Amino acid sequence: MTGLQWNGDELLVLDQTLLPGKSEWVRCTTADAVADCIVSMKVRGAPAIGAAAAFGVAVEARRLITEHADLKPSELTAKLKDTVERLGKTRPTAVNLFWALDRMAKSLQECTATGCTNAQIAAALREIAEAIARDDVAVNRAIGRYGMSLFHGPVSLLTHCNTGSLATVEYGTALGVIRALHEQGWVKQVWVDETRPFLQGARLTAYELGEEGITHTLITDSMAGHFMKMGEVDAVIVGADRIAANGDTANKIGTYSLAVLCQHHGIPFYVAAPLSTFDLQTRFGGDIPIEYRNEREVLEWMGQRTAPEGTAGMNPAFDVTPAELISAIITEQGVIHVPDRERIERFWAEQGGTK
Ligand SMILES: CSC[C@@H](O)[C@@H](O)C(=O)COP(=O)(O)O
Repeated sequence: MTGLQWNGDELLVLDQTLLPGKSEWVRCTTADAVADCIVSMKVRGAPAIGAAAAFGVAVEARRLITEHADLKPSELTAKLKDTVERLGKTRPTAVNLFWALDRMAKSLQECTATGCTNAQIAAALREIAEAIARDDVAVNRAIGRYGMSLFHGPVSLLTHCNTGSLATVEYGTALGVIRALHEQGWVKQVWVDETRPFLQGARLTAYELGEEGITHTLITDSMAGHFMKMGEVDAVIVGADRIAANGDTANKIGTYSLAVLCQHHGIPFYVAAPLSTFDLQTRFGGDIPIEYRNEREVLEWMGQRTAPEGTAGMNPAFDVTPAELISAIITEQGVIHVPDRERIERFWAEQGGTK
């Protein structure tokens, strides 16, 4: 399963707002179309947003060259830098978006330095976008393998939001670990938080697990503590949108409450994320920009108001879990146990550099 399809010229985005009821693909041949898909959450999930944005720059290069045959390479590059900036304004929290766009911007710089033709600029951008998408699949499978090493037999897991094939290019991060455990026959049960208010758990994770034949049960977010107390949850595993240098982790709203519940019940709390989700420039979680979405997502249900007229709503889309509540961060290069600033620095140094 995937929510992104690339055919060399255009990006097809599976409209995740319509799932699981309808499978409709949106054809994107401009950066504006891709930006709209990201803002409206037709594509969502940190790695998927990054890959989609990279393809957004690639399709825009093609469009500009096709529609403006007389464009000089310097003019094309200037327009594409604006495109990178525009795509960077779609969603603020997931750092994978900026990581992918930085790679596209660097390619534009290199093209300027080496005097590329328009065709060479477009080809370079396309190749990087394709590499980002290709690498994401390999990275997720590696996360799955490292995640497996934390378990020694059949387990019941609880997960939040959607971190699967739809949130990545394929396979998933936290859901990738669950997939790997399932391949080993080690998943007894997956408790799926519905993930208010956008219902990524109910609509997308339940759908993906169903497609894979993985035993799962949907619960409301507020039921998590109850099932932990009943001894029904062996571990919680979630994804991440941005991990600060000290290990504080931004992820879907509700993640922090789960981590607090895990600490109270002595249940391991795992974060699964690629290295592209680390933001070593951001020192603490408090400095991570949190997206606030329209209050209507909280005040309404399927377009119908549920709260009385005049009631105000707040809709932070993410919260930050302090590193001290995280048992381990699972990456494609290994597991960082009990993450803190020193352990994360050491881990990065072992990978041969900083980000
Ligand atoms: C592998 S996806 C990791 C995170 O991006 C995921 O947990 C999440 O919070 C997604 O939020 P969303 O608002 O649906 O983009």
